[in-house]
Amino acid sequence: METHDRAAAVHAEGIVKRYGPTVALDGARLTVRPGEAHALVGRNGAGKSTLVSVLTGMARPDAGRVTFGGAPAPGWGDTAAWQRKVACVHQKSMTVPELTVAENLYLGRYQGTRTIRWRALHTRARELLAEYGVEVDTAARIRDLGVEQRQFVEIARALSGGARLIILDEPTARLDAAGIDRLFAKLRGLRAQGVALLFISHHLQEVHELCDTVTVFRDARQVLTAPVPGLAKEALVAAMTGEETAAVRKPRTGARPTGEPVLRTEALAVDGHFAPLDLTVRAGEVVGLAGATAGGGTAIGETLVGLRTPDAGRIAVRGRPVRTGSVPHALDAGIGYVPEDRHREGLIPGRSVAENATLTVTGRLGPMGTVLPSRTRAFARRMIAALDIRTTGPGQPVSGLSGGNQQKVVIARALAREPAVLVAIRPTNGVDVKSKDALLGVVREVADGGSGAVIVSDELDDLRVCDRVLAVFHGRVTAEFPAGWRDHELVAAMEGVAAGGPGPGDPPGAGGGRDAPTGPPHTEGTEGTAP
Ligand SMILES: Nc1ncnc2c1ncn2[C@@H]1O[C@H](COP(=O)(O)OP(=O)(O)OP(=O)(O)O)[C@@H](O)[C@H]1O
Repeated sequence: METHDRAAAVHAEGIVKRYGPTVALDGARLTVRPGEAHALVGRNGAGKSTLVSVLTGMARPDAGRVTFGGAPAPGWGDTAAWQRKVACVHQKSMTVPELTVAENLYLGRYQGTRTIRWRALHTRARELLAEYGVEVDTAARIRDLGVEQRQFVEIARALSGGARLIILDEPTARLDAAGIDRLFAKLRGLRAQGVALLFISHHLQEVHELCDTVTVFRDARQVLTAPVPGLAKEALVAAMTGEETAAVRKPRTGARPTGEPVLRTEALAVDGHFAPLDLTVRAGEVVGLAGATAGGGTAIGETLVGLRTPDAGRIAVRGRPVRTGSVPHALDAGIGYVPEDRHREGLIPGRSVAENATLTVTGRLGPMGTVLPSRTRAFARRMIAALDIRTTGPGQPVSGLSGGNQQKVVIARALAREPAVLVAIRPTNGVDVKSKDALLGVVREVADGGSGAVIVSDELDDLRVCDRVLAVFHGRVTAEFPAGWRDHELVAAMEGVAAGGPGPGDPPGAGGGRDAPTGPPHTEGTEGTAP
């Protein structure tokens, strides 16, 4: 029915894909043109990743047609042919971590019995990377590279294989602001050469920055394709949710909670990661640690939950010392943990939503250490409703859930123990805009119920639920912002530009308009860092 699909880098129509009773795609369609940066957005479970699997030959659709440049897609199973058409940069890397950059670049291209000439291989790899402006040591193992470099290697590998369409599935999820800028600069350059991009993201801001066209999927179907310029965020969210008005979470502005301290650190430090930190989180309080992943906030969060052993300092929960460097002790002491990376630390794929949500509470749900399935399921049902988890029910294996919905199960699990303090590292990573709101609302409720919470993130939306935000830069708390901060002030502090936020006595937004405040760092009481 498309008259101009010959011009399309990729065209898909009538795509149907079922997983058992779940209809992941139901007559889906999409067209991406050469040189276009096309965003694909939608709520968790809308079918985005499934479409990516179909467009890359990883999943066989039950019905529908895919063409590249007007020609039918390669046959099912002809992996090499698919790779010449399309490449995908996944959130989870497709490169082999144990192999070097050069080996990964030519992976799969040396078949048969030909011997490999290593010196030539490295020379070719270096030339290839240089062609795409990627500065990476070809002898380095992939596992030793950062996310950003790994993605660039993947992109270079794809393009060198002849692909003219690159699919980026949440590529920015693990990059910091500077890394995102560099990735986008590279992608703009590729577009200018006529490469087509399909960009999947839950960050509508990024869609506006990078893309000229956006397609919205809802409930397994395409519901809107429109030019990005001039498209209001509200209209986009309305298309994603199918609701006219999207409720927007109001930033905190109220007085700072004054409950008993639930978490206290004294001179807590990890050499090379963060300087001695005195932190107090009170009952009813949500404290944000804002900054780039490498800035120290993540390391602080990981130390609080026992993943890292501090070189100095103490942690106490409700006045009782916690043995540091031990996850089980942290859990037992009442520190709940929402990890950043659900793939590595989160879930047991074959187990059900209910089992995963209650993995750490097996002693609590029934008498004598038994787990009563009825209670497990009741808790899971509550969480499915509260966090808006899209699933066929508590008994569904988590492997059948979309990425964002899996992340919600990770959060449910942390809440199952009713922690005294919840430590969440980038908790809304991969979660759609509406679910983000529900999820942060739950964190808020946990605090309002008398617990405390620490959110480590560089996402402003995550930090808006906080009663106060500490900017962490190069391992130090450089500024403290009470609720009511302005975006640009916090962003500047996270990037190490600003030295201080508005003091607690200042009206919200005080200091707004200053590009780089030069006042001394504001730290309160014992809070902050020692050298
Ligand atoms: N391997 C699978 N087995 C069973 N169901 C699946 C499988 N993969 C996906 N689904 C289901 O298909 C639907 C679409 O999932 P998909 O992963 O495509 O969503 P998505 O839009 O990419 O979501 P997210 O934003 O959370 O990544 C979901 O209901 C999901 O539960």
